[in-house]
Amino acid sequence: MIDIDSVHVELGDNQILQNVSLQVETGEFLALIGPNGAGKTTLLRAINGLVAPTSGTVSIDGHDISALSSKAVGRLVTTVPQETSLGFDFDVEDIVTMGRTPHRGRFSPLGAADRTAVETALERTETAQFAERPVGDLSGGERQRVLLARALAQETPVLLLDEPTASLDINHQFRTLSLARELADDDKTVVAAIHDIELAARFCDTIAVLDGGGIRALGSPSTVLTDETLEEAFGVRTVVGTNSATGGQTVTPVSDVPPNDTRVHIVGGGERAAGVIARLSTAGIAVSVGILPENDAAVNTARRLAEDVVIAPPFSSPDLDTQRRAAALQDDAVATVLTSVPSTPNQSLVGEADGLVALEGIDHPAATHTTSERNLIATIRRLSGMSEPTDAPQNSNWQR
Ligand SMILES: Nc1ncnc2c1ncn2[C@@H]1O[C@H](COP(=O)(O)OP(=O)(O)OP(=O)(O)O)[C@@H](O)[C@H]1O
Repeated sequence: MIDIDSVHVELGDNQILQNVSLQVETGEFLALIGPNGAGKTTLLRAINGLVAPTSGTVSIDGHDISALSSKAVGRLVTTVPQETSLGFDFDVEDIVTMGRTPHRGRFSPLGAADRTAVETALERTETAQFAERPVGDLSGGERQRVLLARALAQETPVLLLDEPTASLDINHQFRTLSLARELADDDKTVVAAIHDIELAARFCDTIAVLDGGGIRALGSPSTVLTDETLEEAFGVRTVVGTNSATGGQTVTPVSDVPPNDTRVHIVGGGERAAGVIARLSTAGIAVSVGILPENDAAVNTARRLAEDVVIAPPFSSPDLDTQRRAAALQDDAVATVLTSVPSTPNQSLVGEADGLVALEGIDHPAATHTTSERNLIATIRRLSGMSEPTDAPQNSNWQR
């Protein structure tokens, strides 16, 4: 267990960490997220005793880190650093064996426990295949895995990872964080500074958002990852959604280009409509949305990003006033994007778009479009990620 109590760190003349207090329980996986320069690496360095706090304490399993020898610290905590430059003359196995240093006497030969730890670490990180090769010959991502192997060989109760997935391909990003998760499940305490928020949220128990040297938010991914917290910490508007494959959070930065007078009205709901709203907003195009049932998956995205949204109670026909408001928005828009064919067309398709109708699958006769209309439809389709219509409309209600 890590106990960080009121830690302040000054480097040069700069206050880098300010009054950071945080406990990480045994078996917990904490992800540190935050903008560049927030102090994530400095906090990891304070935990492993490489940086001394100007005030406050860091304890691991009840031991004040500042009171321990570096060898004793090395038996409690290990770090996989961001920097992957290593002694290039050493073989991979030599590097991983260095992880055993805190457990060995200065001149004592490798014991059976040391060999087992090194072999296990090489296997778990899939680096056994490189064991005999000079580390200087490996790619950046392979070297990063060797550093993870060295840390595992150290067999400490606390594992710190600084950007462990930075130069890894998606397979090894996934494997590295799965391994970190497994280690936490085996009762290690794991803290990782990670820029990939979605990946962090998927594997960790807790997220701490660091910003300007202090903790802005701390808690489970679902409580911490909010549009407001992320915008305050990172200075960019984001939309937090749900990944339909993993059930985890998705975090999509969006443009803050001010809406101009090109407004597109979006009809239809669900993840698809949410995606179209996000894409068009990202491209700086103002959108309005409606009619959306209150329980629709696109409601949050629409409320956050749309200039206007018309929402109706679920499972009932919208009243006349609601229908008129949606019709007015649609009439004033330069185009309407239909993201799904409504089951009750008259309910959603009140009024006619005053201008163009960009449709997927159905469209009013293309022969009636001018060139500029066709160009606009093509641009909106491209920006919203909608494909070209494949079939001519059958009994479509959509007429100009
Ligand atoms: N030795 C040092 N002397 C002075 N300032 C330093 C020193 N080391 C780091 N800093 C400053 O401390 C701040 C926090 O740095 P740190 O590396 O902890 O941030 P970080 O959150 O890990 O950033 P990144 O996401 O870019 O890796 C930065 O502004 C950095 O310039």
